[in-house]
Amino acid sequence: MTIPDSPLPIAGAIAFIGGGNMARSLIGGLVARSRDATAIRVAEPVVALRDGLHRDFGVAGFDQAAAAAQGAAVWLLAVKPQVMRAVCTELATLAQAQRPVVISIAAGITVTQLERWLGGGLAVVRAMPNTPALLGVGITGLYANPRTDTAQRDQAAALLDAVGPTVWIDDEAQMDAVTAVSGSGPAYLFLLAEAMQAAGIAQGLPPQAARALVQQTLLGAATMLTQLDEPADVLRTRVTSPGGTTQAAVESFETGGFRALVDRAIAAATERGRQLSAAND
Ligand SMILES: NC(=O)C1=CN([C@@H]2O[C@H](COP(=O)(O)OP(=O)(O)OC[C@H]3O[C@@H](n4cnc5c(N)ncnc54)[C@H](O)[C@@H]3O)[C@@H](O)[C@H]2O)C=CC1
Ligand SMILES: O=C(O)[C@@H]1CCC=N1
Repeated sequence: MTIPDSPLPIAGAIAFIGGGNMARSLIGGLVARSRDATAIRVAEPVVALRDGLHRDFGVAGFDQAAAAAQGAAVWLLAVKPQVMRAVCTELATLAQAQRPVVISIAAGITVTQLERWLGGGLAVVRAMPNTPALLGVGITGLYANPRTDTAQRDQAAALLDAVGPTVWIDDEAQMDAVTAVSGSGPAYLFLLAEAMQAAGIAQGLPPQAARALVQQTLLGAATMLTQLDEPADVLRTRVTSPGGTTQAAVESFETGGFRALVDRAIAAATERGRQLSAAND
């Protein structure tokens, strides 16, 4: 897809702490949009990942979190929830001296925990993006602590807006549901793609044909969902001829408990977010 050139959406450097999968998607999306990697710094202890980010996107890599964070106006914490406390504690002295806007993308970890671990008195934004950010088609839920002023909220939103739309959430408890729906959501579609491909092959299709058919079908359906002003059930009905092939498949899904299964899966993901907060406090 074509993403318009524009400057990075904030003034000053952005320090990514953690250069794994999600950081790569965000950095890739930001650099593709702005064509400006000079303001992006990344702390990542794994050399291959750090070198890969430098090679692919031109961003500066550091092996220590504090080295990347030094002087950066915005810190984007992209480490696993299980190491977030240790990373914040390590950065607390610098955070108190520098007072950056802190954005965390970690599942479950609350703004109160982050602010406490960083020494208190900071603007902290909890963001939940997803990996399609790499192609500029992500979506991010955002929640800010009360210390975050309007300019800082705008700064955080502008940064994430660069890789897809953003949605402010008023009640932080709902961020676990955002995580379960859109943060983890791409994986559900990839699982569906895997299952559809395997089923197509089981029905005799060559693997390459099954792959192409599934890929374009998911793209086409997602494009209809986003570009036509019609709800999913109406679009589904239009595919479903009475007594036809789609009806046969949809009835199999319904009698197999598809909706209840999706409900249970998203409830499990939401609950896991809460557990990650409690377990890593
Ligand atoms: N992968 C996804 O689709 C999404 C992930 N997230 C959140 O993003 C965070 C990162 O997830 P992933 O990128 O999937 O994990 P990941 O494991 O790929 O990346 C985390 C990176 O942090 C690095 N790291 C560990 N300790 C560090 C330290 N002290 N300083 C700097 N870097 C350090 C690790 O080497 C690793 O490369 C998690 O908190 C996750 O909940 C949020 C939205 C979507
Ligand atoms: O699986 C996880 O915990 C992270 C958060 C959302 C997507 N990946």
